[in-house]
Amino acid sequence: MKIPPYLNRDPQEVGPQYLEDLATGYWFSEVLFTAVETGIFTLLDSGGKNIDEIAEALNLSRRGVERFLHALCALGLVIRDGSLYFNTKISRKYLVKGKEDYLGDSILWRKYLHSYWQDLKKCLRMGGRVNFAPAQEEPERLRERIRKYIRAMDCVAKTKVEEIIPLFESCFVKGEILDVGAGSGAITAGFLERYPLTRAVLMDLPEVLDYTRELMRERGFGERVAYCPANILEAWPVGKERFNLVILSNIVHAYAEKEIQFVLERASETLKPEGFLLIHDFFIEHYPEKAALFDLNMFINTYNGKVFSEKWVREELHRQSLYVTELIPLGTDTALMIAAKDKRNLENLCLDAKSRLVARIKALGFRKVCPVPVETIHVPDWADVRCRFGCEQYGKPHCPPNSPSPQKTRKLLKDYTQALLLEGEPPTRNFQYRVLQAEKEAFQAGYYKAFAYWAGPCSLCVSCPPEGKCRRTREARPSMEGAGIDVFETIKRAGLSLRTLKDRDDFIKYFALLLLE
Ligand SMILES: C[S@@+](CC[C@H](N)C(=O)[O-])C[C@H]1O[C@@H](n2cnc3c(N)ncnc32)[C@H](O)[C@@H]1O
Repeated sequence: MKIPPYLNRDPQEVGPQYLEDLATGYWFSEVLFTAVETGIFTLLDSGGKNIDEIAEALNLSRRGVERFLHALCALGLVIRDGSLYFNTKISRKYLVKGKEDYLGDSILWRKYLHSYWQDLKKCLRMGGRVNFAPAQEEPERLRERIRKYIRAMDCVAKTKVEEIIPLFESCFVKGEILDVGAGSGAITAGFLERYPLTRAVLMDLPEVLDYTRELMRERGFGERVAYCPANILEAWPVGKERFNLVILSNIVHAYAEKEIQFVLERASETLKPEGFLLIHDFFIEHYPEKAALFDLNMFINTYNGKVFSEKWVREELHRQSLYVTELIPLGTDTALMIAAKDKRNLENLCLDAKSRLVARIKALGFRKVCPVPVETIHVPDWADVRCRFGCEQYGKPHCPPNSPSPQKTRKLLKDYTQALLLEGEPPTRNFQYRVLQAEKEAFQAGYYKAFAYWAGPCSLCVSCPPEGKCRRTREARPSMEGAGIDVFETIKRAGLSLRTLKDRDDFIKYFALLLLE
């Protein structure tokens, strides 16, 4: 299946197709919303069906179903075998109602928000939200709306908690957990299941907790959970220094600076000296496109919610005298920060050194940091010939023939097993300084053989001394291409994109290679 280019490609590279795909983005959503609403995946869970059977069971026209199935096949949600249609792996796991991993509630919540998004222009004009729940909403309608919302949050939290728990694998989590704005309690439920000696207090608005109670009972955790109906923006009715783990999952984006400062202060107060504060949220630095759109979602749908930068949250946590991990990216659109009063506690977390290093290097300002096996680095015999013939910098102190030859590079790579490709942009000198910082970060993280190849001739000085001897041998590094590396092929093998420039004002990408051991 072809992924829409805007999802994983550089807009400047894709050109008009990028805009067309943005403009028709809602076609994708509408197909998914409609498919979930009709229950087609739940129907197909019992086995393959033909068009007539599907049309009859879902009370749809045969003509419509035929066209719709064609689209579902194209999007990889259904597969056809002869006259029969089946669920694919992803729809079987996530789109069949009643299954544990069902995501339909969260998908339909996105549909519910769709009409509010259509007021974006009005919101921009008014400087904020224009739609509000009726002041006197009927209790039954309010109850249903809350349930729908909590079920949607539950879908998301269930997928996230599976990624979160392993980080705590080497710390024995015991004692009490406080889940602030707990929603369905799914994040806490993951910890309760993994750590049988823990108990939890779930704090949320009273009308939400009615439903949370039901869900936690269904999960079999009724006995180990207490409920704390409270407004998290007012005094917290729980003891100070009481909890081993305080969870703020998708809470930080719910309000603006002043409120979140208050929440972080209270969270820190309730934490035991040996405890952890877990923050799970969208962060501008982690997935910039999604974070920016989620921020708009908050602008449209909340009083003053917003997506924060990791930097801001980190500074606030430091103000509470907490130590904080790097931003820990999840495989999905959100990330974590874990804080503690005792620095040594953070060292017990299971954050592998490489993931931490990748996060730190990304924070230096690289667009992408991509771990690659050393075997994917392609060093043919031709690459440095392009430097010898066709580049006015040939002969500079760190360019061919003064840079490592392809033979030397191939040999040198045998001493390494890991590498990172760093993607950045001009100006060249800034990029090269950043690469040096990345190499230093790696060295300080214990990769004592860390060695970087950057892009282009060395630009640290305005010009090399006339006698040809480098003034900055400590910092100057060879470029990838100057050391015989086929940059295009290596980038391609890593699943990244790079193409030759067509015009002078074409968008330029720089790549560097950081060898680690
Ligand atoms: C986006 S949901 C996150 C739920 C849960 N933590 C999760 O990750 O699935 C936000 C939760 O915070 C709760 N919440 C928001 N503002 C609150 C407030 N002022 N006091 C108490 N709870 C609040 C909401 O009721 C909702 O359950």
